[in-house]
Amino acid sequence: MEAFQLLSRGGARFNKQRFKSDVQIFNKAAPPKDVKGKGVLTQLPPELDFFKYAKASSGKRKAEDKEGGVHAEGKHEKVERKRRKIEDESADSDDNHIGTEEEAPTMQKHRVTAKGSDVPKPIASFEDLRERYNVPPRLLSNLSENSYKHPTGIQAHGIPILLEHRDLAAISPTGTGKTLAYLTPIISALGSPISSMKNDGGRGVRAVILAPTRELAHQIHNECLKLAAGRKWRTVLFSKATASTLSDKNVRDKVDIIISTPLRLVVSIQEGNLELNNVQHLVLDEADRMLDPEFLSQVQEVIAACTHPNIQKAVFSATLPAGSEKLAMGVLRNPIRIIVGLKDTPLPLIAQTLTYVADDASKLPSLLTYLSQPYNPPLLIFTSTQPRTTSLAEELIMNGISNVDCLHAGMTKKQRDDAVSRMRRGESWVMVTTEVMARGMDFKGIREVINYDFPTSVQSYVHRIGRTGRAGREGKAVTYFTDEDGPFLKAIANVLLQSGSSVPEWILKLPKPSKMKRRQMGKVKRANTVNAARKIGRNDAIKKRDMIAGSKRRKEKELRETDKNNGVGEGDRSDK
Ligand SMILES: Nc1ncnc2c1ncn2[C@@H]1O[C@H](COP(=O)(O)OP(=O)(O)OP(=O)(O)O)[C@@H](O)[C@H]1O
Repeated sequence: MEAFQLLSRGGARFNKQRFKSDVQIFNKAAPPKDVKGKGVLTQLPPELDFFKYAKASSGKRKAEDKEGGVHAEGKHEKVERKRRKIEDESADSDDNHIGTEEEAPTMQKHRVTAKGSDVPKPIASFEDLRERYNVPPRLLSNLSENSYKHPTGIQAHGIPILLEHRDLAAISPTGTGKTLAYLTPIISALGSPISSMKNDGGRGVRAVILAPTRELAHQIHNECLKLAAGRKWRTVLFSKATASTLSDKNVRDKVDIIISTPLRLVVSIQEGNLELNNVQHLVLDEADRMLDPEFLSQVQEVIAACTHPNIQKAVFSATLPAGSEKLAMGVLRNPIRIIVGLKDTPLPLIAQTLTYVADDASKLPSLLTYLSQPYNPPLLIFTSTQPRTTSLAEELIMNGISNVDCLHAGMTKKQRDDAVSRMRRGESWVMVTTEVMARGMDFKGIREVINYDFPTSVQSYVHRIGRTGRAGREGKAVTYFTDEDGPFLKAIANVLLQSGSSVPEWILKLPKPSKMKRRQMGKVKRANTVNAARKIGRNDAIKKRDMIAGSKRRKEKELRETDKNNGVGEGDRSDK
């Protein structure tokens, strides 16, 4: 079988004329060479290797090296040079950059870069929190009861920073426990529920967490409830219903923590139904998304409403492109920036592949072929639009795939909640969705992500595939690309390379997309239905239905007119 047929899993056509030079590379007698990123964590001690960096970067890769499917020496060095360059950029030459000899080994163990003045030492265990910061025993036991035994990298570094009431920009790969990294210090710092305080703690909500989607806000709220168990904390997931309850000032003065999407909060602030002047902790989760143009003005309005002089602000994300970082740094006061791993780079736990599918019409047959073989449910499939999500889910069901579900922002709240619940209960094996599920959602068991439609940016790619390979588990991510996606392929291929996945040589030879071009990524015009043939059938069916309905209406009209002419009343008609 030809290499390109193999690559496209048999469901694709390939324009051999257009990619003549690439075809030649594949048709050589020797097997195609892969290029791999070099593992840089081989020195990580196993006891600290919570997220199995060392396994992915040394063991697995060494085995592959032995099999001989690896890089040419020159490429290898090039990748390493690129990686070092990115690390240098992360740890730039600012005077505040910490890297003292005393701290360096710990930093290296966790692959963490910290920048800022007087960076607190990381904790080695959650027990350290009791000794160093007098964190309430109840909170520590809640951590332990939920099987959070050892802090992850971002928790080890981030929690002390927040407990010392410093502003923080935290960048850590998907699924590495950022939620706990901000919830633990917030609950600790609040001390006691406001309802149990004699002076009401200054009155009014003291912590606000903003997230871009309702689903994510809901998930954060659930995590918060776990840590808050055993005390009468009032943590509110802000919604239309809760906003209405909180319009009573006596009720909202007794709230400790609000978790919300920005717009909901802004509406209540504007209506005079919510004050944030007592907020001392403000967290932007998925910060780069929160600071992008869609949310920026709402987030700025929330920040402006948080007028407490002693407010602590923190931003968290797995990705923080330069533009968002600049905005974030403008909002934070004397911040510390922590980067775990490499910026915009997934964990090596996720095995990533790029699959050529020629054109949009070839994707469905490719996917069906794939799903006809044994696969590992549950899997998550990303499309670019709501109609395509619905259409693909329908196609999969009609083709006999079991337990297919779909979720997008056009569905009602109840439909969305139900879909998330089915996923959590393990009832959905295949979930088709849009970008709405790309960020933050933590379904522990997701084994595989398929990018049916190409992602719209490197960040979108990193977050989408980050729904798998969470909390130390391994995952798999497959990205379909068509001829139209070709110009953007190199940008995604670089992410694969950076995180240690294989990339065929011919992709690496593609030109790097310009900045202008990158903005067009994933914005390819695609049909609303994923199966054009079905569309024809459906259009015919709709026409037929309309014709039948039309002729029925005409017949009824004729009947009414005859009755009228004959002087028959509506109730007298026997054929009614
Ligand atoms: N210390 C810990 N020990 C064990 N499991 C943990 C620990 N911290 C977090 N987890 C688990 O890791 C998973 C991922 O955590 P979380 O959702 O906070 O990741 P994240 O870094 O915010 O990811 P994303 O960038 O996708 O939002 C969750 O299932 C969580 O319960």
